[in-house]
Formats: sequence, C-alpha cells, structure tokens
Amino acid sequence: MLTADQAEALIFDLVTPLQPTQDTEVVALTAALGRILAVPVSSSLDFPHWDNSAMDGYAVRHQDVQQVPTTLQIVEKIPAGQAPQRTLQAGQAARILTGAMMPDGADTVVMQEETQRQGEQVTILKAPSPQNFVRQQGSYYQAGATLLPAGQAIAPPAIAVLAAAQCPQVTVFRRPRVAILSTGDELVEPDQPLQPGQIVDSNQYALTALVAQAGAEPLSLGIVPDRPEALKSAIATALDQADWVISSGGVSVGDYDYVDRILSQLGATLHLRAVAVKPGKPLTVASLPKGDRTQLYFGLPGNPVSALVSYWRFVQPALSKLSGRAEGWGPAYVRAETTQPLKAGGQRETYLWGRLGLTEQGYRFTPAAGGHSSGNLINLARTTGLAILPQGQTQVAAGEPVRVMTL
Ligand SMILES: Nc1nc2c(c(=O)[nH]1)N[C@H]1C(S)=C(S)[C@@H](COP(=O)(O)OP(=O)(O)OC[C@H]3O[C@@H](n4cnc5c(N)ncnc54)[C@H](O)[C@@H]3O)O[C@H]1N2
Ligand code: MOO
Repeated sequence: MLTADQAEALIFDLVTPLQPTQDTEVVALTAALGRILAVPVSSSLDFPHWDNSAMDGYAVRHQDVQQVPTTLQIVEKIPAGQAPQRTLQAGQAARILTGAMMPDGADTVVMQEETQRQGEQVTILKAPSPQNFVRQQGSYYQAGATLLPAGQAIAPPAIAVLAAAQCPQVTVFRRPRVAILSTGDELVEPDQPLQPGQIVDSNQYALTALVAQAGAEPLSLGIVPDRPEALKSAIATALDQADWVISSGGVSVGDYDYVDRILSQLGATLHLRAVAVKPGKPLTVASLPKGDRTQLYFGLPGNPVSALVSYWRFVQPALSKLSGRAEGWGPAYVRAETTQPLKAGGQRETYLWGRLGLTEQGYRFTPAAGGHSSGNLINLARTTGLAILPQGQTQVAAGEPVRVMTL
C-alpha cells in the first residue's frame, strides 16, 4: 500500500493542467476574484504615469533652496488631476497637492509644514534633499513590465493592480467541471423521511461545497443505487459531462463495492486502490483518455469523515494543479503544540481533526471532542486543522509539537 506522500506524488503526475491555448475565457475584472490568470498581464503604462508629489506642499528647484530660509514666488497652483501650465524658473515655486503632477523645471517638493506662506510668496524653512517627496515616473514599474504572471490566483490586491493598469477584462482559465456522485442504496436526500437503515447523503453536499470552494464548477449528479448497471450508466454520464469525477462509497471490499470493476469495464486505468492513511484507506484513483486529455476519477470512501479527509489530502491539491495555478497546490502544514494528548493505532499515518489556532506563542492544536470515528461527521464542522501522526507513532503528549495540515 502506498504512503500518503507516494499517493500524492502519483496523483500529481497524472494531472495535466488546463491549457492556456484552449481552456480560457475572458471575464470582467468585477468577476475575476479567485480566478487563475491564463496569460501574464503586462503594463502598457509607466507607474507612476508621471513625476508627482507625495505631499501637500511646494514644488521647487532644488538649487534654489539649498540655503534656508529663502523666499520664493508662487506662480501656479497644481491640484491632483490637472496638468501644470508653466515651467518653473529660478526663484519660483508652485503650490502642489498630493498626487499632483510635477511642473517642468521643478525637481523637489517641500512639505507644507516646513514652509511659511505670505500671500503669493512662500518661505522655505528647511533645506530638502534633492527629489524630496517626488514619486518618479516609472519608479514602481515601467511600461512593458510583467505585473502578474500566468498561473496566479487573482486576489483583491491583484484586482487593484489590474484596474490601475487599465485591464477591465482578464483572460483566465475556465473553471474545471467536476461531477459528484454518491453511491449507496441506504442514501436519501436531506428532505426525505428516513426509513430504518437509511442515512442522509451528506457527502454529495460536502463535496459540492468543497469543489465550489476550490474554484471549480461542481456538477451534482445525486445518489446512485448499488446496482452495477445503474452505477455504470451514472459513471459514464458523469465522465461524459465533466473533466473529472468524484464519487463516494463503494470502494471497499464489500458485496456492493462495484466502483473499481465498473471503471475497468469503462476502459479506465486504475492507479490506486488504497493508501496507508486513517481515515480514508480505500481510495480509488483512475484515469481515462478523453480526446487529447486525461480524465481523472476519484472514488472516495463512503464514511463521511474519510470522504472529506481524502478530498482535502488528495483531491484538492490535484484540482488546484488542474485549475492552472502555477504553484501552491498542496495544503500548508505547520508545527503546532497540541493542548491535549493525541492517540493513534500506529499502523497507518493518522489524521486527527480539531481546531488549529494561532496565538502569540505560536500554533496550538486542540483535537475535536468526542473521538475520531470516521463516521462521526458532527465534530468535523468546527475543524480547522488535521494533526498528522506518522505511521508507527501511537501518541503525542500534551504540550508536544505535532505536524498539522491547515484547512
Ligand atoms: N472488510 C473490510 N471492510 C471495510 C474496510 C476494509 O478494509 N475491509 N475498510 C473500511 C473503511 S476504512 C472504510 S472508510 C469504508 C469505506 O467503504 P466504502 O467506500 O465502500 O463505503 P460504503 O461501504 O459505501 O459506506 C461506508 C459508510 O459510509 C456511509 N456513507 C456512504 N456514502 C455516504 C454519503 N454519501 N453520505 C453519508 N454517508 C455515507 C455508509 O452509510 C457507511 O456507513 O469501508 C470499511 N469497511
Ligand atoms: O479509512 Mo476508513 O476511512 O478508516 O474509515
């Protein structure tokens, strides 16, 4: 059985990211949050666009103000948004406001607090250094410079950069489409009355939300009964309609665990059937050709916690690579001090869910109350981290460090 790291590497190798030549769309900047840039964005402008003042004060010629106090004649007032009208001559100053364009002839700004005004004259009280408070044209970046590389996720500061660079639209990767199905005769929708032996299909809803959160487009295909023909046609439809497919349930060794067999019948190559982790040991990863690309199928275990942990650990990073992101596919890991003892069986790498908090003394991990059964979905809702005990380790004492996967 592969370790989690081996499985992660194998899965990454199977992923061909969306292509900038064919998998893109143009979206308005207002709809670009969270999308992945498909082509680099470069600037058509210098930034700042022209020399401008960083302060409210007076634009002067540095050579005029080396000996202070000295009094200059004010020849113009330049508010932001207005082009200066005159070239500054010897002995002259221009009243200038923050962000306003420097007049020709001026090279230095003296802030208002270091001057004294009398009518149309200003006395400079303190000698400034050359270019004082002047933001030089092109000093932040120059026309032609790359502002944002391809593969970057567009966060709010990037939106500001794109707006400033006059990009009202951007070319981004399309959202990958991920079909989701739940297998099991025992499953019912949340609004249905429960008969003895039935449970609600929570995985469909959890996985749909997770896929949407990852920036992909979820396609919820509902519950499929444990009948091979029904499952085969549902999986075939899902493969047809989506880039990738995620199912939950039916991947163990039970009498109704048909997923792997059906994938083989559909011509898929099975790469993985189990990983040495707890929860989430059964995990089917298969690939199929579709046109000139490869589709992936993830068969997650049915237990609700196992399904989510498997998704976080193996599917989400792969989806991140598929989406065109250039880096940062996997989750972030931190070292945290556990506030309570942690226990594991030791046979498989074990993931214990709980709350990860950041204090001034560093990260703290508190395991969920009520135990770590892979069927106990309830205490997963407040989880923000998964503490990882390596294979062979059976406990961590309170106050000791532990590796935690952030969620
Ligand atoms: N003999 C063995 N039995 C099991 C093994 C094993 O190695 N040998 N592995 C166990 C482990 S670990 C897990 S995890 C489960 C995974 O089994 P399946 O993926 O085949 O899942 P099911 O049997 O269909 O369901 C397991 C469990 O989860 C509930 N479930 C299923 N789907 C959903 C859903 N959509 N929403 C909420 N809950 C769901 C289901 O009712 C079962 O209780 O196998 C062990 N068995
Ligand atoms: O791996 Mo199963 O996921 O332990 O419950």
